[in-house]
Amino acid sequence: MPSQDYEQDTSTRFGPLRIKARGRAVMSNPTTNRGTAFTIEERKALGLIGLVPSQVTNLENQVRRVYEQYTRTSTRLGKYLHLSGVRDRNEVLFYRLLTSNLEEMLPIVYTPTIGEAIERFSHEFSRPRGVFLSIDHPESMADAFRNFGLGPDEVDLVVVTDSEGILGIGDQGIGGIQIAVGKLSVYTAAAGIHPRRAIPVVLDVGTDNLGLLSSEMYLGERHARVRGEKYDEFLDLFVHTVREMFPNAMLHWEDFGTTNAHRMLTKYRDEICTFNDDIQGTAAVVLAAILAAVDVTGLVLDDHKVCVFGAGSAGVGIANLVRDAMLRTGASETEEEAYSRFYAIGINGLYVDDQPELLPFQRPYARRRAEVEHWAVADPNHITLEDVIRNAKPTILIGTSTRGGAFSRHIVEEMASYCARPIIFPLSNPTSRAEATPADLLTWTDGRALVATGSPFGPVDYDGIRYQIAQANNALIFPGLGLGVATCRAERVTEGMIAAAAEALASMVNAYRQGAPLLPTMSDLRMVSATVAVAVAKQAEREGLAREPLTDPIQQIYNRMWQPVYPPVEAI
Ligand SMILES: NC(=O)c1ccc[n+]([C@@H]2O[C@H](COP(=O)([O-])OP(=O)(O)OC[C@H]3O[C@@H](n4cnc5c(N)ncnc54)[C@H](O)[C@@H]3O)[C@@H](O)[C@H]2O)c1
Ligand SMILES: O=C(O)C[C@H](O)C(=O)O
Ligand SMILES: [Mg+2]
Repeated sequence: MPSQDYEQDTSTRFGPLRIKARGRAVMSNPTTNRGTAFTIEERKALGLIGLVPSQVTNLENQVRRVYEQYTRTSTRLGKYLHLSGVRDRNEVLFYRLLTSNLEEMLPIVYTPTIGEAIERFSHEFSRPRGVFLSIDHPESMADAFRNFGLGPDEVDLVVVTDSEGILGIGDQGIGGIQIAVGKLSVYTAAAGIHPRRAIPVVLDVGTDNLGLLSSEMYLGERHARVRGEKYDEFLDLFVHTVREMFPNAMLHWEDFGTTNAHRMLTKYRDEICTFNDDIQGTAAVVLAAILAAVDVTGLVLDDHKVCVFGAGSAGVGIANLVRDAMLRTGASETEEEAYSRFYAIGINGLYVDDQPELLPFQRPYARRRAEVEHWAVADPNHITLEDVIRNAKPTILIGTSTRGGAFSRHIVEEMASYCARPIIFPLSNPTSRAEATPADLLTWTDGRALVATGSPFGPVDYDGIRYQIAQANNALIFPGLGLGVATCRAERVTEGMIAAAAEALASMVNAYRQGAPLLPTMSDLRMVSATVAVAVAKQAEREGLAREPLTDPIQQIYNRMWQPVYPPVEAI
């Protein structure tokens, strides 16, 4: 983090690091520290002689050493803590290790291990990272950001959560800071967003998690979650403080609860440059996977009916983007026709228009009671997923319900009985929440299911074919989106930009071969993110929202991507 120890212009990729500190202070700051990789000249200039072992190494050698330590750590949480330790010591080394082993380490610094790190936050706490804002002290908000130390032109991104809907594990109180930290690791590793041009934030509005409230270790405010007017005022103060203090930053919302996620996005999307990852990022990645799968089915989007099981923030976000695609491609002529292709299910069953509990953003997906009256169901007041499958025969089944194992053998076999290539995406995270495993889905459908998941799953061997499982995680979208927005300094994030991101991702897929994944793999994340970034920036410019002209988009995007290498050092 910024300090009195050094100066660096972070707006260019390899700006020299001008170090003011001397001696041990150099090594206790993860930005200035490079351990044994300091050359003899640098050691002399920075007062490090005698403070490091004699051998001068280099970044590759350091990566080998920390990788060896990493592989010796046996638990996933242990690996997470090991990597956090590396990050706290040496920023470049951490990102070099991560980018060189992205596919292997993403499941550690991000989904699914991040879920464990969040749950264990108050127990494993060591060095805090990010900004903690308490609803009990709104007067301290601007101070908190000032203490973080970045100036108005030095921030591209603010990632914020209020922790109410962390992955599929619900209210995690103050521990939610780790999802913001995790998303930022992915922004940097995948899209080269400068690690010091982003701020992770948790809004500590209390928690309804009684386990946390009754734990003596818990580090957040000890009261129930604040809601209503006071919550809205706090959020308003937050949005306006960010806008004033960091006018160029994109505000990324993560893992808010269902009642607030869509509401906040609707409230602020036309006012500031903002994006909700669970709603829009997820929708873009899932649309890309659906388009790839639809191609494989040999049908057109028009021929499909979609069942969204768990139609909350992510589920309705996906439905909205697929609905728009249906309208754009002419699959549906009217909005009403497009809506009629969806069956949305929540905790109380299929959405029907006489259910008072539906939120405004869910209501357009409610079926008319008259329409489902003749269905054969056990309880008309709770029409289950099984009822929907049997009566409506959807061909695409999306799971964003947080309910692990909900796609049972019976349900999947029923779907496979009327549909040659059922498209089934169990998207809930972390792994334990996935609605089904790919191995089960492929076995139950005799290899016919077209599958994508939210958490990473290894390949499945079935009947002599190896099936690569696409990870339909918003990580394929948000880093590129953020990079595109930062490069052209977009004023807003529009639906057009989200659709452009989805199309760019879809264009990178060829899923015709049996067993091929429906999306690019995470090992291609840097290339994917750069491609998404170019598409997003071009779309922003097309919509007149780019404040920075795009003269040479590919070069501009590439120039912007920070690389984990030691920058030239000057002792000042
Ligand atoms: N793959 C991805 O990139 C991605 C992105 C966002 C969210 N997700 C996952 O999707 C899940 C939901 O996230 P969200 O942000 O939309 O949460 P949310 O709370 O807004 O939505 C969950 C919805 O599921 C419904 N639900 C809960 N239990 C159910 C049950 N037993 N039967 C039917 N419906 C049920 C709820 O009523 C709610 O509408 C989480 O597990 C999250 O990890 C995945
Ligand atoms: O964080 C993820 O892995 C994806 C998504 O944002 C989620 O909430 O599950
Ligand atoms: Mg999320």
